[in-house]
Amino acid sequence: MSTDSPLIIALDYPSLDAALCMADQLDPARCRVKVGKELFTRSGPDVLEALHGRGYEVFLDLKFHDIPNTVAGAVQAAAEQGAWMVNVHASGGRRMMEAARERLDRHGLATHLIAVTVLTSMAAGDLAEVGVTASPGEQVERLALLARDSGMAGVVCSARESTRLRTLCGDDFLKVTPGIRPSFAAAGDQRRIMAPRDAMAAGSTHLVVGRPVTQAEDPMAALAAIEAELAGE
Ligand SMILES: O=C(O)c1cc(=O)[nH]c(=O)n1[C@@H]1O[C@H](COP(=O)(O)O)[C@@H](O)[C@H]1O
Repeated sequence: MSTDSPLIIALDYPSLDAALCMADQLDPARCRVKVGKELFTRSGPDVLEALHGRGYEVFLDLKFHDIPNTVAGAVQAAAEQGAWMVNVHASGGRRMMEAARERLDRHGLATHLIAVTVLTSMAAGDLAEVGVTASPGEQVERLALLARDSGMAGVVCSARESTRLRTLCGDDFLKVTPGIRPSFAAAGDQRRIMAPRDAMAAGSTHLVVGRPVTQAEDPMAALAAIEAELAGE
């Protein structure tokens, strides 16, 4: 099933059962879902099959970062398992991203291939500690332009950078933004956050939301509350 909702719910769970329990409370007509490192490491590809069977489009968020040949193979494997979207780290460099792009094209695989710029949990001090003296905004711009030139369909970034990236890379370049916090939710470990409606106004094309929905007492009510915020209600 395909949806025109920008919402991607992060199924950050330690077991297949827990993830499917949440998926069964949500609706594939109203959101997509994201499978990340913890869940995939525990469940393997079974989780993709189970979610596809329930009608969900799945963003496989494994943030590949390795030598070009290894990443190309991993991206191909994700696409062949039917992932709607898959990501790599832009800091893996041009040749790594181009190898992944070329592999999908060669096999006629239509999965959206995007690149992570600067994680939304990182602020300027965190970047400085790993030797990046640019501000988060500058580093995101640099990596987004590199990602675009290397054939990526878009990037993962904070919504705070979406407006600038829309100007630099255009409307069609996907801006998938985690660190989304509706009015009712706590920031937690996220640093560069934004509310759903503000994020869309800023130019985000997709909003990744985890705990504000998955830790809610009534996840579907939380999803509906986010939809209402998006509609300006
Ligand atoms: O690639 C991601 O999805 C991602 C990138 C990033 O920079 N920041 C980030 O939070 N994420 C993911 O987005 C989700 C955010 O979850 P919540 O903070 O619970 O809403 C988690 O699954 C993170 O792994």
